[in-house]
Amino acid sequence: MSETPDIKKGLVGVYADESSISKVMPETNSLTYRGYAVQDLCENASFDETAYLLWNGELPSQAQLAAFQAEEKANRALSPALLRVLREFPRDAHPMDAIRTAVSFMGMEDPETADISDAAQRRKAMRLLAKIPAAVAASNRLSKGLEPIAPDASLSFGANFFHMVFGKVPQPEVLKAFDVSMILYAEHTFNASTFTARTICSTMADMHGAITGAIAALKGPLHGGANEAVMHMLKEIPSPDVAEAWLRERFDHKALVMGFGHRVYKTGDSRVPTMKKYAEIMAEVVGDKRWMNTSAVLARVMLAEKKIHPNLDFPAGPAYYLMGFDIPLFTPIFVCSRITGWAAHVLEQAADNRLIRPLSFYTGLEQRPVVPLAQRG
Ligand SMILES: CC(=O)SCCNC(=O)CCNC(=O)[C@H](O)C(C)(C)COP(=O)(O)OP(=O)(O)OC[C@H]1O[C@@H](n2cnc3c(N)ncnc32)[C@H](O)[C@@H]1OP(=O)(O)O
Ligand SMILES: O=C([O-])CC(=O)C(=O)O
Repeated sequence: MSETPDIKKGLVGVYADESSISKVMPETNSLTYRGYAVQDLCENASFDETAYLLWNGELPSQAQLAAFQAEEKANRALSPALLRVLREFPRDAHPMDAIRTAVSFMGMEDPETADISDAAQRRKAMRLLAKIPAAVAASNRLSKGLEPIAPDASLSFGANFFHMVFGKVPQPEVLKAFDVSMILYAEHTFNASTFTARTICSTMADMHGAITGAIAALKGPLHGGANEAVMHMLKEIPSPDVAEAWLRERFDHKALVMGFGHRVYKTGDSRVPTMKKYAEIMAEVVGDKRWMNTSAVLARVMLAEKKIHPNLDFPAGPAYYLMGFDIPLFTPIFVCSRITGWAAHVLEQAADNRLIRPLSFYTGLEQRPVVPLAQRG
């Protein structure tokens, strides 16, 4: 057998390509999108502006933003065929499976599926940005025996999402916290789901195929699924006073603590302070400090005992819970945001494509002859 090559399991530390979309700087716990710090975007721009930025490289002028928003609003409605399909999904299907299947269906009915030119891929990305929240909200309502609520083009992106889920729009502080979470979730270099999207795109497959695969990758609890897992964990802990004991028992079982750790950030996730601030605002608005108090104990003990910091999913989970969303909707909400980053990467990959195809080092049996079935007994 040949000598074992230098295998980077999990592709740890491997630069797989160049990208000009975002930059993670673990040495300073910071993150920029197209050169703008995410915190700056959260305080001085909206999610729509961030989506425009990710896709076009620059923040929009007022006229460019108005045109972008008008196009998003015009594309929100789901087709009657998709609504019929959503009605047929099993009631207990996980919403991530529902949105993955809905996006795959959208690909079959999109008028430009097979056209992978840059212009067509951008139009498809816009249709996905507009329709994914409608499909997430509709499947959530159908799973509870409620009728879907049609999108309202007079409402902003975030307000329309609350309208489609709950039939009402919350107060401005809640909308702001939601918008901030959407900005923070929008993009994060070569994470597993984005890399999946780029790999699919590298075969010259279409936008909907790449996004369907990315959604499948995001669902896992080591990635986007962690925001749901965080809230299930917080709910398991009866009160903040017993949180430390609960966590120490988890250490005894060597169990993962969801919402902690990160492949790239080792001394803190750049997005956590901003998301934590808005989760705390949500706790004030709702008048329920239990989740943030429990979170504070877990973060303190994890740092002291394991030197592991929370990631974005840790404050995002309780923030979404305090906004009133069902826990299984948390990762689909992540999808509503990350479609912007995924699509930006698909466009970037396609613009300078090379098939993504690494090597594996074979450790199986040496070549041997096939014994015919009759002689195998
Ligand atoms: C939006 C996002 O996707 S952010 C990530 C969301 N995922 C989670 O919150 C799930 C929990 N976290 C984890 O499983 C991991 O930290 C990951 C998957 C995010 C990163 O994994 P890796 O980069 O492979 O980190 P790695 O596994 O090398 O961790 C180093 C050590 O810290 C430990 N560790 C890392 N995260 C955790 C955690 N959440 N709980 C307990 N221990 C942990 C590992 O067990 C490992 O210990 P060891 O050296 O004794 O084996
Ligand atoms: O970068 C990663 O590996 C995971 C992550 O935080 C993200 O996708 O937002």
